[in-house]
Amino acid sequence: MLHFSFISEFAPGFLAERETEAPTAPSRVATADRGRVTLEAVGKTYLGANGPVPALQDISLDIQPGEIFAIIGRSGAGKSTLIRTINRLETPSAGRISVSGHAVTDLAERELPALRRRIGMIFQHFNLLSAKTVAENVALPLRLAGVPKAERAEKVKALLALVGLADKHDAYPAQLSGGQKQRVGIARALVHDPDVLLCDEATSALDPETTRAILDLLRDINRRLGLTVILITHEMGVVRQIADRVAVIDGGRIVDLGPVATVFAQPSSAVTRSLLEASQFAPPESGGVLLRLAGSPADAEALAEKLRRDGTAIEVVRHV
Ligand SMILES: Nc1ncnc2c1ncn2[C@@H]1O[C@H](COP(=O)(O)OP(=O)(O)OP(=O)(O)O)[C@@H](O)[C@H]1O
Repeated sequence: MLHFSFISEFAPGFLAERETEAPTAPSRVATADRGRVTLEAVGKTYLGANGPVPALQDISLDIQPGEIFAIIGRSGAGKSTLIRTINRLETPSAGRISVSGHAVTDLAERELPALRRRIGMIFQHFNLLSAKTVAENVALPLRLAGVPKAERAEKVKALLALVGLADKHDAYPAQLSGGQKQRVGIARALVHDPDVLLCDEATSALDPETTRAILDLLRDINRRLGLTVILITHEMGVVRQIADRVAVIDGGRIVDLGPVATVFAQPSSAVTRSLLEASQFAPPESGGVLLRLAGSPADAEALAEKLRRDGTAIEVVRHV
C-alpha cells in the first residue's frame, strides 16, 4: 500500500509587554552564544488548590543559535510553562536557564525587562489594542522603552514591510484577518531585534492555509534575521513544516527529542506515536511507504487513480 501524505497545519498570538528601560540592561553583543538557549535540569512545581502540581521535571535542552526548535505535547503536558520559563514569565522551581549566555534564572526582577527585549514572544490570541492602529500597536514597546518618535516610525515601517503589511499601517485590528493580526504580533515581537522568538501556539487560531503562510513567514524571518525560534504546539503538522528539532513532553518530562525527520520516522515513546497518529503522520504499518507529493489534491487523486489502474494498492491519506 502506498500512502501519499500532504503536510499542513497551524496558528499564532501576541503578547502586550509593559516594559520600561531597565537600568542594568545586559549589553547586546554578537557572541557565539547569541540566540543559544540552554535549560539544565529545570523543574517547576505550582502550588495548586489540592497541593503541589509538578508541571516540569528535570528538563534539559540545548537549543542552538538560529535553530527552529519545537516543543510538542498534549494538553497539560507543560508546554506553556516550559516556554514561559525562558523569558521568566514563570520562574522555575529548580535548575538553570541561560539565553545568549546570560543566566536567566539568576536575574533580579528589575533586570527582566532587558531580558525580555532579547526574547520576542507571540501568542495564540493576538492581544492587539483595538483602539490603536497597526503602526501604533507595533510601536508600543518602543514607546514604552523611550525610543524617540522618528526612530520608532522608521522601525515600524521596516517591520511592517518585513511581515507583508506595509499597506496596513493605519488600519485598525478589527479591519484585519487573523493571519494579518498575527503578522502584527510578529512585527511587534521583533521591535527590539531579539535574539530569540518564542511562539506560544502561534497558529492554533488560524486555518491551515493561513497557518502555512505564517509558518513560512517565521521561517523566512528566522533565515533573514538569524534569530532562534522556539515554538510550542500540539500539532505535528506545525512541527513538520517548520522545525529543525523537536522535543515531545508529557507529564512535564521530555519523552522524545531529536531532528524532526528522526522523531517522525522512529518515535521512541507512545505519546509521540499517538500525536503522530492523531495528525495522520504515523509511520506506515505493514511495510507501506509514505510519500510526499508536491502537488494539488486533484493531482494526487489523479495519480492514485492511475496507479490503481496499474494494480498498485494506494491510498491518499491527507490533503493540505
Ligand atoms: N498557575 C498554575 N497553578 C497551578 N497549576 C498550574 C498552573 N499553570 C499550569 N498548571 C498546571 O501545570 C500543568 C502544565 O500546564 P501547562 O499549561 O504548562 O500545559 P500545556 O501543555 O501548555 O497545556 P495546554 O496545551 O492545555 O495549554 C497542568 O497540570 C496545569 O494544570
